[in-house]
Amino acid sequence: MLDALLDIAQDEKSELDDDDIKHLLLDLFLAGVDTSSSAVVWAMAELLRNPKKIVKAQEEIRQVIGLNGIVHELDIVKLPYLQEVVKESLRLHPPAPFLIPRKSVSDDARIFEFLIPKNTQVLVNVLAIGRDPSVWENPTQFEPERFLGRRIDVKGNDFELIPFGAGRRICPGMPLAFRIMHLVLAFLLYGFDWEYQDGVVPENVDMSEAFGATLHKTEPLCVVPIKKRV
Ligand code: HEM
Repeated sequence: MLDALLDIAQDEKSELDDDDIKHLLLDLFLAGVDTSSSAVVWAMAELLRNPKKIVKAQEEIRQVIGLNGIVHELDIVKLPYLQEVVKESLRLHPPAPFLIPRKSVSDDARIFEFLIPKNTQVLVNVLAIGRDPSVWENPTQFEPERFLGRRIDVKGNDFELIPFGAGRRICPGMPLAFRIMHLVLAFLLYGFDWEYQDGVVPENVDMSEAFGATLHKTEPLCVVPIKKRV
């Protein structure tokens, strides 16, 4: 990315200067690091407190990759259960729970029975949408299997699941985030088995959320990696 921006800046006609590039990169770090890491932590936390599901995900990955392999980007399509895990985790724990604040600038707008006057700041509560019992069965349960055979995705086409937003200002980092989430999870699950520390058991893992622009666990997830036995 930096390479491409520097190339553009070198062109005499370019209006991009060093400060623009620094700000752009800072934007990418701010928007991309916290969100991606929180997404991976929540997915691991949910899998770890659902022992059957973590084993199912590990078996799928280990079967596809084989012994002593490395997970590649192209393997993601061969891991349907892992894809369901990612969707389900983003449904329950969207890293940006209110998207980014919007303002209705052009005119008053009406959405169903709601009137949104011109110049209103609008927050889209993605967290509530993902847990809405009129849309999702057992909304608070972590059930990746709910996506089995359903074409619903997180790419802004299905408004019941929009962790990256939708429309013109949808997250531009989505393709990268999608790869990061699947690859990091696949590596962690492929290479290691996981155990809780200090007698913690799945049933009493703290899953409370810290309020903020990005959704984090209140308590850090403390688990011990055990190297996979070949
Ligand atoms: C799991 C990871 C991520 C999630 C859940 C996420 C989610 C979001 C959401 C919800 C928005 C606001 C969209 C809207 O208001 O409709 C957004 C905006 C944005 N995201 Fe991401 N994001 C993630 C990763 C990334 C990464 C890896 C990058 C870049 C490297 C990135 C760059 C951005 C930028 C620059 C914006 C602002 C776009 C604009 O205002 O037009 N995001 N993201």
